Amino acid sequence: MRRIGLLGCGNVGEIIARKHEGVNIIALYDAVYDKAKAVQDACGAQAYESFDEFLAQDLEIVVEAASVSAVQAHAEAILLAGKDMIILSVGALTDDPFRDHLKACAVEKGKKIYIPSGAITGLDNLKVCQIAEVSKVLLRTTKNPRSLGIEIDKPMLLFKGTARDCIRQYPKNINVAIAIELASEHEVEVELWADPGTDRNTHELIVEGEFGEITIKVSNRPSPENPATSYLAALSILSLLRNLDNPIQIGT
Ligand SMILES: NC(=O)C1=CN([C@@H]2O[C@H](COP(=O)(O)OP(=O)(O)OC[C@H]3O[C@@H](n4cnc5c(N)ncnc54)[C@H](OP(=O)(O)O)[C@@H]3O)[C@@H](O)[C@H]2O)C=CC1
Ligand SMILES: O=C([O-])CC(=O)C(=O)O
Repeated sequence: MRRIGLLGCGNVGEIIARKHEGVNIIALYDAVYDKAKAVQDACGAQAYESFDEFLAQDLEIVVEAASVSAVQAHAEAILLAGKDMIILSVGALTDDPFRDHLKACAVEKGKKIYIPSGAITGLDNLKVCQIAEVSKVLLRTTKNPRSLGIEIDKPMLLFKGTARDCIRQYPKNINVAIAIELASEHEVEVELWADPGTDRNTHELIVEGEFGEITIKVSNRPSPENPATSYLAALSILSLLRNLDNPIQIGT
């Protein structure tokens, strides 16, 4: 079984630790040691107080479910240590030189960087946008204000602009837009709405191109422990881990 380390033991990390199957989680690291310890108690993997000690373990894959800044701080070292990496805080990869550098590190060590579909669906076939003519890629995201850390009493458009600008302002809420940008290799327009009347994290994706029009709407249940993060995001990592060694690869 693949040996996994979890970087980030908050909401998603804890769900992965509790629900994983077909892989062996052996090491845990979180900026808050007590969170890693709590997950240790739940799944039996070893929690480490030092990142270097965590990385020194015999891991094949590090699953990042921490933050954009955690990817910026640790991804290079993880890849150069010869581990594959699953990156959920994909907003870190908006920085082109940083992404190119991580790619070069992965190539040098013969390793892979996996970007899970996270809180959306349809990412697989969006890769056709890399080869097709595309006139529009729009993501309209709506969350309850509490997911965005604000209080308002009526729906409000918080942001309209590029995915790259949006992730800078909302690094915990719009990683999906960057996953769409990386899959499509096309600039993504984002509208981010706060709506006190919704209990879902909704992502509406509208794509127009030579193939026709795509509309995808995902109405996600927020995670109980972190309403900013859709529960689907944790499931997407669990299913990625489950299918890693499947010789039949489904989806583009
Ligand atoms: N791609 C996608 O579709 C999605 C991506 N995400 C992203 O996934 C990540 C995990 O989400 P979730 O589990 O809900 O978040 P949580 O905040 O619940 O958990 C993240 C944990 O990682 C810790 N952490 C943050 N930075 C570091 C670091 N530099 N080193 C070690 N640990 C660190 C946090 O500590 P502390 O609390 O002290 O910050 C926290 O304990 C987030 O970045 C989120 O934005 C979420 C949903 C969808
Ligand atoms: O979980 C979600 O719905 C989206 C999210 O937080 C992100 O993309 O960062």
